[in-house]
Amino acid sequence: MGSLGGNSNGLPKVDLSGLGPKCGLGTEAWGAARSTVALALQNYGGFEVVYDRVGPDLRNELLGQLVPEMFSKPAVRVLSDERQLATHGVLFMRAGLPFVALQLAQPNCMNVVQEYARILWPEGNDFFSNTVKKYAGQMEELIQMIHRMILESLGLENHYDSHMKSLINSMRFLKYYKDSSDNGSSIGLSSHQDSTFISIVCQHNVEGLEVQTAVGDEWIYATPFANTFTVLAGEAFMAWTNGRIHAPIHRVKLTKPIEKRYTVVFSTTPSFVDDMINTPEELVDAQNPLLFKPFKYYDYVKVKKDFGSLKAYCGA
Ligand SMILES: O=C(O)CCC(=O)C(=O)O
Ligand SMILES: [Fe+2]
Repeated sequence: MGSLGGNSNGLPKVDLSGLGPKCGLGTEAWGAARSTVALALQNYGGFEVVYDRVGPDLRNELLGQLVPEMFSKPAVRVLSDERQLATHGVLFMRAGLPFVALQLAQPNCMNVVQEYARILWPEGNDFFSNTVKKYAGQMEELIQMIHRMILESLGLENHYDSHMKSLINSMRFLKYYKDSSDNGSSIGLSSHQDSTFISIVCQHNVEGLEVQTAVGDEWIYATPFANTFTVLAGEAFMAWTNGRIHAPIHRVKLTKPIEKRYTVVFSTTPSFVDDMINTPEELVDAQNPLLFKPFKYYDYVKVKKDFGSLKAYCGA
């Protein structure tokens, strides 16, 4: 447990396996891990986290078995119809990119996951529902710990409860495929910043994720180890922390002659009920003037492509 420090070839790495929302709070190990997390998010906007509470069996069941099976179901297209599943069934496809993604909001609610599963498997699929729920439960603990460490490092632990209540979790399933239509391009997903607060990527054996350094002169390879996940901060957290946290540009490159790559991304985003992002006044002063005017998250997400950056949309 605790900090493993920086890594000249990759993102900083931290082991949070022995810590949890109910264990380790306030200990020396917690403080050391918190410092690594805070520094990594400030300088890189991300880090590799060792979290062996999600063991190899769960990772394999989800990414080696269920996610490939999901994408093989013809009914996967039904999930793209927002009228059917207004809050989560979004299918993203980028013209010319070998990439498909499915979104599931609130994967911690069993009835939501079961309803989602029934679209793909009309008879239901308890293995899918239980596995997704189990993975989401572990990821929720991890992401809550990361949010707590960030708020503590900013001296805002008194905001923790209201902050967490203002968020929901979501899960994204992604499939990349290399075929003759890609014209030899190695880009799987083009350069972007996530809109979210935090995203936790599980690459599961097949590399490809690259994160740009803050000064933008180099790409860092996020190497997929069997027991690590890649944590990335998004624009919502960058705005909320008044720029203390960096939201890194990242992309996916499919350089190996692989046929398919599957990943799962677990994220925190504002709740659908109140999605206003407001920087706490404690983080604004003469030395740190407000960087982003308050904005409604889902309104921004809808027009993000037209603006190109959060700064262009609501920079103060
Ligand atoms: O598939 C990956 O490794 C990263 C996916 C990603 O960046 C995203 O979904 O926003
Ligand atoms: Fe991303």
